[in-house]
Amino acid sequence: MSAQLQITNLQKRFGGLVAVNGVSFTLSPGEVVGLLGPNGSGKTTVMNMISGALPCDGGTVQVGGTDITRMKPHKVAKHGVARTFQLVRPLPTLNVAENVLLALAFGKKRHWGREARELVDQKLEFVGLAGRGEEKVGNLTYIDQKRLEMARALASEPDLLLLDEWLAGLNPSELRIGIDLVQHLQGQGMTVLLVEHIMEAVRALCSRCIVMSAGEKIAEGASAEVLRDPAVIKAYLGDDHA
Ligand SMILES: Nc1ncnc2c1ncn2[C@@H]1O[C@H](COP(=O)(O)OP(=O)(O)OP(=O)(O)O)[C@@H](O)[C@H]1O
Repeated sequence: MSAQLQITNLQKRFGGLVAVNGVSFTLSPGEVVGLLGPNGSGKTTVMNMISGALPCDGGTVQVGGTDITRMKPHKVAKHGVARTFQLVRPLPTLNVAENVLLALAFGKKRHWGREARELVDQKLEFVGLAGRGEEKVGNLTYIDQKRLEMARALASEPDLLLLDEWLAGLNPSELRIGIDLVQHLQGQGMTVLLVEHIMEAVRALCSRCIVMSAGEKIAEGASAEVLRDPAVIKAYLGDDHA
């Protein structure tokens, strides 16, 4: 079976700064993999290049065997890639259901009328917002905004989900709910690339991790091993802790 995601030798420069330097990795279908690294190591830039939000300066991105390297975000979405953002960004003038409905339009298939509304209800139910479609997004609590962000990502019926610090800012009980939701997706066979700083979540969700530092991949492997790798500890905490 071909890889769900294969990135090869990705490069990105911002002026004189090399933000991503020759990063390569592969995700098999159904894997939940952590993309870790200290602040500014290039994780979001990698996510942005996969989703088409930023053009690559070099390298390739393949999804399910198709080269999507130079595609715009709406085309990338049609190839089954969805993402959540570090800062949740629902459209404030639309209600909860309308926000999800809009996201449906970016998916692989077109859905209309009743079918579309049923799909919206399905996604809202999955994330724990059943019956809340008519609410204003401005009235949602933080965890509910996160749920909506997830419902919007799932509305395009992706095969690959990019979660960029989706769990950040949740309190311990909300974090448990968030982890359960991702595990539920995992149970359905979703492939997930998870940028995350919360190690409890990484340990609970990721069988495998990739670690970046200063734009380069410095470690990759089983989560438990990677998280005790001295090079990884040094990248996060500095020389004294390695
Ligand atoms: N649009 C941009 N223009 C200029 N520099 C940028 C831009 N986006 C990111 N950078 C720089 O590229 C480097 C990598 O940033 P990136 O956001 O990818 O890191 P990150 O690992 O996701 O960090 P964090 O964990 O803080 O989100 C940083 O030095 C950042 O300041």
